[in-house]
Amino acid sequence: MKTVVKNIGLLATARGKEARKGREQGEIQQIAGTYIVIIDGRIATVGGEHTAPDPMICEDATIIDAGGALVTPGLVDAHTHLLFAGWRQKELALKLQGVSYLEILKQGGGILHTVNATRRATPADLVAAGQESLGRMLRHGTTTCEVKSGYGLTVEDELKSLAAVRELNGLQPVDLVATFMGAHAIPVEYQNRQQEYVRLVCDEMIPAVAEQQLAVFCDVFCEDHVFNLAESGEILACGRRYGLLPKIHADEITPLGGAALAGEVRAVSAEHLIYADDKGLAKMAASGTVAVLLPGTSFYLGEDFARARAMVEMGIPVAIATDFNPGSCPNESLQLPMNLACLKYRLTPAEVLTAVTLNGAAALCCAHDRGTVEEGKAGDLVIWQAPDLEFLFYHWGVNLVKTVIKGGEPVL
Ligand SMILES: N=CN[C@@H](CCC(=O)O)C(=O)O
Ligand SMILES: [Zn+2]
Repeated sequence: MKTVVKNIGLLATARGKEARKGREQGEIQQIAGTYIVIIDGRIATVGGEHTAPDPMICEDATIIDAGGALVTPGLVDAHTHLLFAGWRQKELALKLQGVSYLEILKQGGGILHTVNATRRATPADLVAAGQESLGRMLRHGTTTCEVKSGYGLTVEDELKSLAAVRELNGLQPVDLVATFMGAHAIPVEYQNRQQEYVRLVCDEMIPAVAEQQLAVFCDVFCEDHVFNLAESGEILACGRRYGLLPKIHADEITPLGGAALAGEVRAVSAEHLIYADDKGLAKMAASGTVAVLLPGTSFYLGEDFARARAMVEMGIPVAIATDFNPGSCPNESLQLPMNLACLKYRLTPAEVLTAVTLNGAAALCCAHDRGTVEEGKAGDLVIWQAPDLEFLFYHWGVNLVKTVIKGGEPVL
């Protein structure tokens, strides 16, 4: 199958097969007036400046006219908790009264509310809910996304959730990468028996997830009143022994030293990092760990914003993701986090583009395959209602996606 996207006003893309860091994070390619040929789902040709495709190439092809608009790679959302039942709109009132996120969790609400509903949900319920969210993501330009488990917290319910992710992957266009996150909270039945829960995660959940090949990564919520540094390290080491690569929710609310741990265990990525200190960040820079920053969560929880500029200067590859989940960031669109990354983190539009494409893909270990518009990569594109890259960061709060192309096929 052949697709030709012609009449592209401006193509903006990072380049390469690995995460871009430091100055290189902001070095993107911009080609004015070009076209792209996609054959069997892969990018076959990227035209030069002010060129049109040869009429011969267009024979037998599906032609998509970009109408002079901006085209970028499809967005890669490297951090979501999209598989759940149990929205938490009832907690809005508590939030407005000033009750904190961790306080709500300590009272048995928060993540634990969603755990109750997810345990009661059937696999079909979870798939249907996931499909709705993924439809919203696709309409906002996301073509690949990570999905964490972590609202089951029993062997059976974690496996049920990850099996639903596998099913969802075949049911709709967005490519899904699964992360096992049994260490997302201490379930009520294990309160005051935290070590026993860690044993359940390590001795039963991780081996079962690995055996059924249900996840690529293992993540842990390293936080006060959740999993401490030693427990987080133990869980990540166990995951690695079973072939699950480490990710870590680090220094989000409390500066516990999660960033340093990420560097020590050579985590693929560390997430949030709002209170990460320089020592921890230096360890991440040395280990090549991607910082997955979640400005939508800072915005929604009224937290500080992570020190993204400092991270770029320190040579840490920065990715930006939604953190879509029913509690701390109920929003599927990457466009608001992109705006926040520019306006609050002070990253340039080019740095943010790299963060939501190539570096997002690197956080999912698939930068060799997607995240840029280059020959051989996946034919995943977004055509925007925008004439140039700056426009995406200037005209905010509305959906600027015109068309999404997934594996060469227009899916929107
Ligand atoms: N911080 C922990 N986990 C999620 C929130 C999940 C929830 O509140 O349901 C996060 O990344 O923000
Ligand atoms: Zn998260």
